[in-house]
Amino acid sequence: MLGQAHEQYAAGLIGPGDNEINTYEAIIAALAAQDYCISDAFFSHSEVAQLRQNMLLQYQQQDFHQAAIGNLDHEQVVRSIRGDQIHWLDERTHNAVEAIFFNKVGQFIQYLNQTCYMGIEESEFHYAVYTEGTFYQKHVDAFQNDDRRTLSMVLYLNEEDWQDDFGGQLTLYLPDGNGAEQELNVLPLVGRLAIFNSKTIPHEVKPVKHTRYSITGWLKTRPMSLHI
Ligand SMILES: O=C(O)CCC(=O)C(=O)O
Ligand SMILES: [Fe+2]
Repeated sequence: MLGQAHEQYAAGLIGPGDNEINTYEAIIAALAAQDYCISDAFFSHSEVAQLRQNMLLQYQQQDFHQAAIGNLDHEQVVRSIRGDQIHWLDERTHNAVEAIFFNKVGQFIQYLNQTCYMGIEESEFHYAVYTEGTFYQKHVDAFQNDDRRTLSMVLYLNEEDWQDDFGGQLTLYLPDGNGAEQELNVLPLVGRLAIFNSKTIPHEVKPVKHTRYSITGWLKTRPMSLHI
């Protein structure tokens, strides 16, 4: 089934259907209104299950490394700020489910560019594993010296029954309308996709008590200003 869908995607036979367009429109409306959106329907159960399986296989093969903060010459591992381990995905992958992932993201990008003129030119994604006790302190995703990151996307690949007391909430810091911040805690439920503005939404990953799995990535524009 998956193999067949992959071939159809590769041959360009599957475009966005009515369901996808409804999902895109709901995401765009939420982003326009509040700079973030939580969608539980972007990827199918089967796609999520296979992405999870694929990620676990690569994690077991120790194909992950400690994530760093900063970029270019400023990149450094600081576990007191960020404790996840990551594995970058390659868009030219021959892995069937990763190819479907990139195709779906690619179609969404095309829709964003055609309907909202967002000027997204590239994307980058990594698997992320937060083991017990790790977290990612409050931050904004766009770098100070490179403002290409436009939309952040996080797809959770956890087990079915993630509970509040497992920790690992994604906390978004949103304007409360009175010049202060209010916290929105998002549970990393399997198949859930969080999308938010990479430049305006500070966020953090609360300390986890159970291993937490995800794919995190960014839709990026051409550089407006690159200060190296
Ligand atoms: O995993 C999450 O919920 C967010 C991760 C994150 O903020 C990041 O990798 O920049
Ligand atoms: Fe982030």
